[in-house]
Amino acid sequence: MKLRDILAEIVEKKKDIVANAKREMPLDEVKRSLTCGTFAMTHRFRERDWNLIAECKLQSPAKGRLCRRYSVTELARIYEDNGASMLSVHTDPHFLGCNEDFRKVRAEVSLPLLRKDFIIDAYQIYEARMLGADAVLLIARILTPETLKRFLYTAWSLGMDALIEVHDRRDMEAALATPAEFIGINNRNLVSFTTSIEQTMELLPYADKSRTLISESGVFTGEDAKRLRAAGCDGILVGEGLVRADDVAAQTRLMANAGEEEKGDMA
Ligand SMILES: O=P(O)(O)OC[C@@H](O)[C@@H](O)c1c[nH]c2ccccc12
Repeated sequence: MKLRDILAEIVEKKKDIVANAKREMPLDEVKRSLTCGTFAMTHRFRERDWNLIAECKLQSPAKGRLCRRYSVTELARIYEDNGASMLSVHTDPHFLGCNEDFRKVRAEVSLPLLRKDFIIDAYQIYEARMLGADAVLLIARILTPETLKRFLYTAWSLGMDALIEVHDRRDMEAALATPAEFIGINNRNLVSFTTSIEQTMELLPYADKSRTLISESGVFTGEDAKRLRAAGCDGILVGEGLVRADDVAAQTRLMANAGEEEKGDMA
């Protein structure tokens, strides 16, 4: 299969997954089970001026299995113990994610959790809250501008934050047309699946600096993290760069503290 078909295939399969989920547990039932969130992501980002969102990612569609050493809950524990601000947990099967793992991570750590999935239906936002998510990812590329805004309000109505993911200027304009607080610049081209942090550098001038800006994907070294921080990002979302490190704990500390020494020296 061509890489460029992966995104289309994932979204296609997602429609079936959502239809099944609705059959198993209709939306009204999901709604009745919910408690409201507390905007934990917003609170966390107010406490710190640099934030690592560490991703529990076992597999990627482009590269296959990334991590055999740890389970998602083991990764979550290492991330929490080593300074991550919050966690991103995949629930899509292409990344070996599932709802059950999300619940397990929820039970394991007290950090805010982002549900990482391809959200195409409001049902998935309610479901995210039912699983204990504090935030959802909304990918601008797969939603119309109107739907993007509507889903953002749905997340907010449940006390959850939303990270709006953009990859190019058109996506950025759609994100900026909403009142979203969190905008994530995905360095991964979702069609070719290649990554370059230059994507963040190129798009940052078009972003609104009063929003919280996060660089996502393809961050591998402490130097990458420092560069992104110096360029004006408020945080990074890292999966592969953590799970494939020889020492995941040390790599988490490095990314979570990127550039701290320099700041200390200047003071
Ligand atoms: O493993 P990486 O390159 O550090 O990337 C993490 C995260 O950004 C990536 O998993 C991601 C970002 N947005 C997505 C949308 C769908 C699937 C995956 C993603």
